[in-house]
Amino acid sequence: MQLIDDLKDAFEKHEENNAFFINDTYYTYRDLAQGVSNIRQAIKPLLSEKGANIGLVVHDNIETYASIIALWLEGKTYVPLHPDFPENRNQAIIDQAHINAVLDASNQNTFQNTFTIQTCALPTSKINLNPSTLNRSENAYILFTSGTTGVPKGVPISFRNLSNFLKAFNALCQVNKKDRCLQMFELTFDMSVVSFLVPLLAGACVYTIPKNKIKYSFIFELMEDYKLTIAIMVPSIINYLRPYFDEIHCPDMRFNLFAGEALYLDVLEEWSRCLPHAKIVNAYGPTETTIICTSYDFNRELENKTHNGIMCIGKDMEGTLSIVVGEQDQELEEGATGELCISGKQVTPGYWEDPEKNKTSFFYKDHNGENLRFYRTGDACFKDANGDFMYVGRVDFQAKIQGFRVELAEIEFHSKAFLEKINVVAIALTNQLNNTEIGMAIESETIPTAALMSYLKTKLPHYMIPTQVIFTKQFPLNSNGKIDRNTLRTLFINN
Ligand SMILES: Nc1ncnc2c1ncn2[C@@H]1O[C@H](COP(=O)(O)OP(=O)(O)OP(=O)(O)O)[C@@H](O)[C@H]1O
Repeated sequence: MQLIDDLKDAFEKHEENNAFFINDTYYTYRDLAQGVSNIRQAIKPLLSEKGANIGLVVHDNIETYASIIALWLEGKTYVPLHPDFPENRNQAIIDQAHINAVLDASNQNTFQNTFTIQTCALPTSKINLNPSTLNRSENAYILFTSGTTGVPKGVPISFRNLSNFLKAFNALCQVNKKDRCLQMFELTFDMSVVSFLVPLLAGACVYTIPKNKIKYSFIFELMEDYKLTIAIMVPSIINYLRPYFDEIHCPDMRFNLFAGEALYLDVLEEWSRCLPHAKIVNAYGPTETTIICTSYDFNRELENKTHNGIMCIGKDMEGTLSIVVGEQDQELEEGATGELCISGKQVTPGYWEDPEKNKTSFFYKDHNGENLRFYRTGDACFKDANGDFMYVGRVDFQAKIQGFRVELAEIEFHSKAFLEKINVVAIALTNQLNNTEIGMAIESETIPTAALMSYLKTKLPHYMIPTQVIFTKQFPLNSNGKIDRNTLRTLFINN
């Protein structure tokens, strides 16, 4: 398996280099390889006949990363479980994925059938990075996601998907052994995979954010103090860093990629001054298409493409083909908004044991003489004359109000223009009469609401004017670091 061979090569070639900086400690590639071997030795007898999917309780320690690689070498699929997730959620994942072995690199023993790995330093085994050849699973990982829709579903990503992603990513940025790379994501979120795997394949060093330090200012301290060169982020983070923009200066940063949610050009322009030498990329992709599959380069000199202030998501990466479809999955003309559907080598083999969902989420369609399998993203997009995709919003965020189709992003766009640096989120609410109305959450203690509404009335039709407003000092974020719209919605209901 190419990916495993490449990892093995990197470990051997860069054994003296630092692989990780975790909780103020550096670990070399040799330390990591030793840890991987020890964990393999410990789990090998326990894993036989335990099935392909192994639960992994994710912690911020070297043992957890070593466990991922040990599982891959043993031909297993890791399924991340989060120690802070509610017990019944983890249990539901264990049941759904038929997990009968859980690896926990800590002293906790939370789940049945948990193998506790205390440390990867003991006992010391001979370093062995040769993959076992028996019963290899097709899948590298299965992520159970529930971000915006709230319904957990298992997304298996195969080694083939991952290898194709890595190839495509290489065209955006070639990481090398001198790079120092930020890894700020929970291992339950697929952005973590690109953040640790790409550096490890290149012999670079991965800097993780200790969980108790998820103060946003710590990220830039890490960037500055350790002169990080590569950072992969979700856009919400720069909103949090905004108060510090004047203090942040990271001339060593050479590549900064955003993905996971809409990126607003105005904030990005300000942020870009903190990283004067970095290539900045806005990438897009659902978990189902392996992390990211389209990308757009931010241009410091020329005008950047936006729609309602949201950065363009650009063109397909290598191996991906995306189309915009309307009714009956007809491909739409340039400029027409419809649902973005994606085919190619990065598309998941299908949801884990969910034939019903697979039937609705994937379809076959002829395209230029080829019968291709497409994934329905649920994202409303259009393609411009230049072949770039523009992100409009979630299909399910397109509210129907008094029969009119309303784009919530448009309300947010005009509100942000009026409020300048204050963040807002528009939400479609169902009132007691079962009618839809617009709620607006504002990330501030207070603002002149009447003036905002008067301004919006000059920009938007009457049915798009918010009828409920709430203020919150800081928007809640989900465990992936994205704005948690579901929690914001409950604030309206409880208001
Ligand atoms: N660059 C981007 N611009 C705008 N939106 C983006 C961008 N990148 C990702 N997204 C949004 O994030 C979604 C993918 O996120 P992810 O796969 O983590 O799932 P989710 O929608 O947050 O949660 P879930 O599918 O579990 O409900 C995309 O479908 C899109 O809506």
